[in-house]
Amino acid sequence: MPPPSCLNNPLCVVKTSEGKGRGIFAAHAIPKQTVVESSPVLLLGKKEYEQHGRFTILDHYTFKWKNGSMALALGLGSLFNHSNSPNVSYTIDSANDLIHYTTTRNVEQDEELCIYYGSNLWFDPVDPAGALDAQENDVDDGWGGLTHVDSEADNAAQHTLPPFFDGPADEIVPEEDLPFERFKPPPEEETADTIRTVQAWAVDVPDPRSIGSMLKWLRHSELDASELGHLKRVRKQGDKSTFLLRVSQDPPSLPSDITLSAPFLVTVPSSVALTLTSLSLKSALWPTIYAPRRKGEVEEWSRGKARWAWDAMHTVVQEALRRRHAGELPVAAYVPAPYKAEGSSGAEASFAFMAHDTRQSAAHPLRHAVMNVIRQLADHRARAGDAESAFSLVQEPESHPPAPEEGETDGEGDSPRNGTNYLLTSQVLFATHEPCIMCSMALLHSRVKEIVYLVPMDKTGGCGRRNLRPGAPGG
Ligand SMILES: C[S@@+](CC[C@H](N)C(=O)[O-])C[C@H]1O[C@@H](n2cnc3c(N)ncnc32)[C@H](O)[C@@H]1O
Repeated sequence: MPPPSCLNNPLCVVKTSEGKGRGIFAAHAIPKQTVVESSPVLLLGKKEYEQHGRFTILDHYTFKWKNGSMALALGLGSLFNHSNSPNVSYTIDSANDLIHYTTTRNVEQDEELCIYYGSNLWFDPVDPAGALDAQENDVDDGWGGLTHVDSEADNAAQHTLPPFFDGPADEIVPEEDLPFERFKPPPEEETADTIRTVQAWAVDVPDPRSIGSMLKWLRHSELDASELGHLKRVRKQGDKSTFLLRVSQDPPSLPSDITLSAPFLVTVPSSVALTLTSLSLKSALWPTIYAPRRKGEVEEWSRGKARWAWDAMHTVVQEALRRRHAGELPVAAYVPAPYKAEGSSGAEASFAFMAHDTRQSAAHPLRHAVMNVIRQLADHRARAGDAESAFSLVQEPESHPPAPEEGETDGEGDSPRNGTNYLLTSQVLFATHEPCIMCSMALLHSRVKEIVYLVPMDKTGGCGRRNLRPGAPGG
């Protein structure tokens, strides 16, 4: 007798799955990205679950919910079996007490629909497809086995609502509650050869009595010296005072009522001094501000920013998983629109750049996701024509311009000014995998602000340390 289909769900059939008990099967061919089930949940409070629920059969069925609650999916949700290569992902809709189940690829009729439970299984899995994948994944592709992406992280991300989910967006999240383990490497010691510089206009003020008037004039002038904020405005050498004016192609106009010599170009450092060695080297060029970074010091993150990062990581993992089903390596990189605190002013920047690894389809060993996303940014900037407008468009993830060919420059040679035309200044890059050394160097040259990655690459990673706390959501 054919198994009865589920009257309330035309897409799914409940059948026995060899070695797994009951399972959910596709009643028809189902295209990818189809919501096959939305299950209402029955919530068990933390105490109720810890004191009773977990000692019962419910322990095999419940999902972690927010505030320590556990959720039992009603409808068909509790009958999805586990697979290491799932064809269904699920998202928790805590606002409506629902779990949505969505196909991640095209599914054939009669195929079992499986989700991924995580790596700590309480039973011996029957999962031939997963075993096959594992064999393939064991093949080292020469780049540290990037063929493997741990979809557990993605599912864990959906499974457990992070502690920063509820609460005011501007509240600072304690470091231990953040989804990521953060670190900043100590600043690299600079040498006279590695200091980055920029050309700026300066003018000598020969008469010490004019210094006050000159300072007053500068305060009210329209001179934009924002790129020189890390430098002292005046350099004194004996009796001579030299004023730093601005970075520009043409000399700025000066006050007519103060006796000044003609403005001239000086080479000045392009950033603050982080160490004492750097301070003495930079101050030899121009008096520079000393801003040592305290050991381990990192910017505090608000709930809003933590949510933003969580979403970005989820987006990049989804992209990688989608690409895996299309036959690519499941590796992706994403530069989202920068986090904007609620109520903060400033221009609305609405760009996002996503790229995936195209080494398989392009048969090209350098087409790593990070290189591809940097190239997208560079191409966009080239099209936009200037640095400011580079971050003004939402780039469709589907377009994948080629990564640079060997021998191509990273664009620095094209910089109109040393130190002022970088691709990723102030941007955060999210990647499924720790960028390799090649990609890390490209990111360094692009002046990325932060890199957040999910899978540390112990052998080939170029970022120096594991970035995520093992066991943390998304880690
Ligand atoms: C959430 S229930 C899934 C529905 C279950 N098969 C049933 O008939 O009630 C989880 C249980 O299904 C079984 N199961 C799920 N995936 C499995 C797999 N890949 N291999 C073996 N057993 C599995 C395990 O017994 C597990 O405790």
